[in-house]
Amino acid sequence: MKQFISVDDVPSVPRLVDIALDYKKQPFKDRALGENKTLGMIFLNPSLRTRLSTQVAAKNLGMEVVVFNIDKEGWQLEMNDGAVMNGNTSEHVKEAAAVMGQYFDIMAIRTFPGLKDKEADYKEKYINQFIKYAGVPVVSLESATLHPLQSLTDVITIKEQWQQPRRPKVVLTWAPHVKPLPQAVPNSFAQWINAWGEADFVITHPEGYELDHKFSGNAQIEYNQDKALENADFVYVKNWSSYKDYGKITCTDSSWMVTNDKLKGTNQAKVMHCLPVRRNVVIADEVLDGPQSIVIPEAANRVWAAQAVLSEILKGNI
Ligand SMILES: CCC[C@H](NC(=O)CCC(=O)O)C(=O)O
Ligand SMILES: NC(=O)OP(=O)(O)O
Repeated sequence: MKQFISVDDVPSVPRLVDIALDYKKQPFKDRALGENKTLGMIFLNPSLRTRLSTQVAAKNLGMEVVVFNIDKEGWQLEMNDGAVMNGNTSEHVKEAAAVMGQYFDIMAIRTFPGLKDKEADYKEKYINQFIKYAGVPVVSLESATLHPLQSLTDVITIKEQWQQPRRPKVVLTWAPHVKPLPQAVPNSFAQWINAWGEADFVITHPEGYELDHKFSGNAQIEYNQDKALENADFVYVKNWSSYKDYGKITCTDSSWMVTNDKLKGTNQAKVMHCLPVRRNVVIADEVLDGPQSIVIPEAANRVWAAQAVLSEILKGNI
């Protein structure tokens, strides 16, 4: 694997899911694999789960880990090739990425979108500049448009939780938020559920919140949330800002918040969220504290997802 930024970098989703579930059963079976190898984790934005779970995963494989909050501890980066650097950027990504590629065997990076320039964000300029200049494999810790470690985790969680012979109904539902958030998590969830192909997939959101079709693919789109949630087996809750009216909040209807009443029409659906979650804005306390929420086991699976990806990169399998 030269990079892990999208489901397109993975030859087989079911195989990667099985590798992760094997690590969940035997976390230390490959602890010599990463001996004398170093993972560099570069953050341009905050993180709890991605930061900590990926460090644990690397440790399980015997890797050393270096974490660098480049937005606070590094030089202001210039991302544009050919720029005349006479402003407030001190270091070009050409040097920063190449130098870090000399220190690390694998680089992992988080680069949220600016949510101002749709074209620049959806060209994935930032992470692609690091891929271009690092000279080592690059793993996304959430980029402008995708969050593959989270989405692999979500497929792992649905697969391990679903014990029935029929295909589960999986519903991705928009929920309100107080500030504009990226489309990365829903884009990525949709991309991976479509690629996995083992669920009946519905996306529900207010009009104007349609995701880029290259990610939503053949999901059924339903603007009536109650209708979408009928007979759902898994409800994946996430806010995102409008893609159409880029980066904007065009719906403030708090009735989209997920409550026990909203879940009444489901098959006692398991409720998922990538976290962090705004309680009583996105999902009500009664749901998060109730028996249908699996957000903690979902977060626990982040370790096994990261471990599967890192081991496949170390083995040169992807
Ligand atoms: C894993 C999710 C990361 C990020 N979430 C947020 O930025 C939430 C921030 C907040 O609620 O203040 C997002 O929605 O992409
Ligand atoms: N779900 C997730 O990626 O969490 P963090 O932003 O805390 O890493």
